[in-house]
Amino acid sequence: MKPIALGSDHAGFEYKQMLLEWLRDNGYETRDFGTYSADSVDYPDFVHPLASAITAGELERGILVCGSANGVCITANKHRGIRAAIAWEPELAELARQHNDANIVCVPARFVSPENARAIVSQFLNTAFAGGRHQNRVNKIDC
Ligand SMILES: O=C(CO)[C@H](O)[C@H](O)[C@H](O)COP(=O)(O)O
Repeated sequence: MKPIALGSDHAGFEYKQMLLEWLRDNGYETRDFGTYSADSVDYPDFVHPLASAITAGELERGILVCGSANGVCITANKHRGIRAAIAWEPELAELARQHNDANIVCVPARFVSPENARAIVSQFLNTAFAGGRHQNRVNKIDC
């Protein structure tokens, strides 16, 4: 698997740092797109470079974290070929992979525990796309 891309705004910074360390401890290569402190920032400044790296084929999977996950998800999905999904429990990450072939999971740091965030990311990284009827639907997403 290619390195996992991580990005956040200030609201997601601590969780991003925690996830980076946890992923590295578990043998994943990572690429950190920022932000790099808890100072207030604008999430699109970090989401657009990460999404562009995925659509360019440099990376395959991304993890984005902000307070509600809404801002990072909305921004990432502006990129053709990005399928970003918000998950606040592991089963949603599983379904986003199985049914939607999501390439980015968006974690709402202000609404999930660190333990749940790790479980969401683990599920996202370890679930395959189911294909079949879902492939037809995914093929119709981009317009
Ligand atoms: O984009 C968001 C909401 O749609 C994220 O939750 C942000 O992290 C949040 O808006 C940041 O809020 P703050 O009051 O500037 O910390």
